Amino acid sequence: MSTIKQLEGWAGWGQAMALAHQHGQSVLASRTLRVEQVDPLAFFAAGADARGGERGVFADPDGSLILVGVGVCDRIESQDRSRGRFAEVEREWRRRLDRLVTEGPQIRGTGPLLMGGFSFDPEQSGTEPWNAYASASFVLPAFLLTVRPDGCWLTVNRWVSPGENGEETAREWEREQAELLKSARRVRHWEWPAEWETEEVAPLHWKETVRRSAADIRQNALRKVVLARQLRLKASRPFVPEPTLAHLHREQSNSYLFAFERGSACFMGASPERLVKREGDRLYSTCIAGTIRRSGDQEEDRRLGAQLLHDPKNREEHAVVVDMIRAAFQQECRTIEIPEAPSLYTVRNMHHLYTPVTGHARPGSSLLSVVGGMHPTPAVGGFPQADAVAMIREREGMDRGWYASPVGWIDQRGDGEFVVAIRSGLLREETAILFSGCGIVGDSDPDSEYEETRIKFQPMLSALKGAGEG
Ligand SMILES: C=C(O[C@@H]1C=C(C(=O)O)C=C[C@H]1O)C(=O)O
Ligand SMILES: [Mg+2]
Repeated sequence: MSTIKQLEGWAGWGQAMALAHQHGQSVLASRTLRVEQVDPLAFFAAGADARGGERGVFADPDGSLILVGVGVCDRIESQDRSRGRFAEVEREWRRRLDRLVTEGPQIRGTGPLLMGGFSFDPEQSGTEPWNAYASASFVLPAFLLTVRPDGCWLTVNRWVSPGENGEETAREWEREQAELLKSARRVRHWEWPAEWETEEVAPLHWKETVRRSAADIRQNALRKVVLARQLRLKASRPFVPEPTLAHLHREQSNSYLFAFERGSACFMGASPERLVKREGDRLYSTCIAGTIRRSGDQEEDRRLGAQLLHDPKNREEHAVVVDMIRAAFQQECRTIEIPEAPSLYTVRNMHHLYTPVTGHARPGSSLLSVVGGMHPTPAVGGFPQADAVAMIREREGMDRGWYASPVGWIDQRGDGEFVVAIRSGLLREETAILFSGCGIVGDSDPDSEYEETRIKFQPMLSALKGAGEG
């Protein structure tokens, strides 16, 4: 099949249709236009009216980029139970891009791009309650809203087949686009679930598992393992993604915001942890591991931060992550930069230890292969990786699904960003399941680790409550 890359610069749907006809095959048409300021979460809400079911949200902590995808132009899914899933997504994406025609400005975060993610453990994925979340699942949205400090863009993606009645489809598409933008200006009110029952899943058993795993680490069975637990909420009314997301976005300002809807389920969260970002040949990662609570008292809060910076147990949790990410970057990069000691990364409910890692990618390295090579880092898995994953599988007694997995976006140039999906939960009608974990090392104390996971549930819990709003 011939590629039609040379046809970039196409103008208008009519011409895309002529091309499809001329080549006797469908072409992927992508058109980006600048639009007036639109509130991204209102656009997400508007998307439910016409094209709910597979919406996606990804926002940077610093407000430099917000992506909201609505509707499905195409999807790439894999049930592969190995590392092959990263390459499979990449291959399928390239295959589609071979048939791409674009119109509009070339601005980062606009144009045809995939939004989605992977499950934590491909050998476990797909069991209840994660049936709607494949081992790899990406959507090329029908409509993509891009909000940046310098403006707002709408990208419309669609496959155009030869012999289609061009004018008619084009008119329909324009109408749908206009309705979506109009509906995003409507003011909406949400019914929050007033109350719910909380089931804390097997806390005593979890603490016992932490104790046993720390003992194994002291015996040198491995260096670190991250153990997670769940909180299950059951309400009398459905949980609503829209206000929960808005709350997270407002309150968790130092975190990435993400949401991936699959049918009546929506997996979302606010994570401080970038896995890897690619921009041209630059790669960026962050090591975030090591945690302490915050205090309302400024002096005390500063003291806690300083205590964390010098705490040997937390420094060990952190060092394992830095060692692994440094090694991964040495594989992928010509040059790397990494500070000698961690600094503090402070989010609303806790302080973390933080080390940024940057580098220049070697030719031939790709964002998805880097993601595949790094996941799971010792921030969410452990070290050595295979031993830690086996221990998690054996001892955690749950399917993590997409919790702690790589989620994000990738564009036609191979630029994009993936974050680690922690501080997250799966909302499905009247049920919400929240996840939180922590790094276990030799001198981990079960009660303090338990308390640490309790704090890590707070961002999602208060967002679900909509604390502070009606
Ligand atoms: C696993 C999670 O967080 C990870 C564990 C941390 C820790 O144990 O100190 C800190 C940040 C993340 O690396 C989570 O929030 O669920
Ligand atoms: Mg910890």
